[in-house]
Amino acid sequence: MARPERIAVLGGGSWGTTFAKVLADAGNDVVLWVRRAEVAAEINESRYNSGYLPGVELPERLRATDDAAEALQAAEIVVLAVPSQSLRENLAGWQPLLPEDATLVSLSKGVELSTLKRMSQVIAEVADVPMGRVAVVSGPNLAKEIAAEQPTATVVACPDEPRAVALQQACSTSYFRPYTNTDLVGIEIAGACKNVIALACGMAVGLGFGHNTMSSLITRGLAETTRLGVALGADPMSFAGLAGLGDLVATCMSPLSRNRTFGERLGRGETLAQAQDAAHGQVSEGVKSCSSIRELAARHGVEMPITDVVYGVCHEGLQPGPAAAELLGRERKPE
Ligand SMILES: NC(=O)C1=CN([C@@H]2O[C@H](COP(=O)(O)OP(=O)(O)OC[C@H]3O[C@@H](n4cnc5c(N)ncnc54)[C@H](O)[C@@H]3O)[C@@H](O)[C@H]2O)C=CC1
Ligand SMILES: O=C(CO)COP(=O)(O)O
Repeated sequence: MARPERIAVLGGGSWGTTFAKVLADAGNDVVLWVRRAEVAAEINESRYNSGYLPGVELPERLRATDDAAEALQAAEIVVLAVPSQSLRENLAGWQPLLPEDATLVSLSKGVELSTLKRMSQVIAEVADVPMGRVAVVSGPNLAKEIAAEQPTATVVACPDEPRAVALQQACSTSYFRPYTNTDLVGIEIAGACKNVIALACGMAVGLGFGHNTMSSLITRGLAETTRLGVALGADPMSFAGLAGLGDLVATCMSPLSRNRTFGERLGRGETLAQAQDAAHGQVSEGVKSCSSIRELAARHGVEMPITDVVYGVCHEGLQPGPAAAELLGRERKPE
């Protein structure tokens, strides 16, 4: 393998901790920043992050700290693993500590509410770096399965291809296979939109519907996601890949998905507040991103009927049953 990289992962939730494990298993020196000192101590002393990844032993090469300056010291790659809606605020605090020329990597799947920006745009703006220094990792990557070292593939996207290749090298393991791509727009729009479609699939499960319904939502969800991506300048082929169809299928079909689980609770008749309580602080990005994605679509004249009804259920009191009827009652059209 190539020379080990010094890597900071900022955010010790389920995906941040899991991706830090992948990077350490790939032979790098990884420092994971977590918000709470007791979580850092647990990781360093017992090798577990029991709050997010119970039962998963973390590698020796992974160290944790609650001191961002310590995590960022001499980092060649900086991985951002906090929820989308807090990324701007977190990154603004870390900005003075960012090492020059480090690749800044987003793991977050969402669109910012206040600006309708993708995470790479937020990062380039707040860190004041060219887009060529920003990368995104996205694919069918349910954290718990990867933490258990079940095989999966992913996409490492960066407009600067050599940087994408370096990051691909840094996160390749026997169970994690990254492919490079240069289409940041497509990879990020796919990742943000699949959470909204997973909410819809969860609602369908909660309503007692089966695989035909799920498959219809996945396929038409991919169609509306691709329409939005293409309107924003994405390569349509990205949506047929791992970060598009791949992640959509994994998230919509798996009971491990927080978005699908959240939707299922709504489908069973729980309120937004009840579903939020049951999530125990874990993020279901689609609940907020359905608003920003819907607005982005309206701004670009793109029709996103599934996103519209998910927004209706999450934020306007529409019930899942009538939401399904609304989708089925739309004007008939060619595929
Ligand atoms: N969990 C998964 O399987 C995957 C998650 N993602 C994405 O990765 C991102 C992070 O997700 P997870 O790690 O799963 O979330 P999580 O809910 O498990 O953890 C979020 C982490 O961010 C921290 N955090 C929460 N609010 C914060 C705030 N306001 N400021 C600073 N830190 C805050 C929490 O302490 C926690 O460490 C999300 O955008 C998610 O969509 C992407 C791929 C897989
Ligand atoms: O992005 C994910 C899988 O690729 C995780 O999905 P959830 O956030 O719905 O758990």
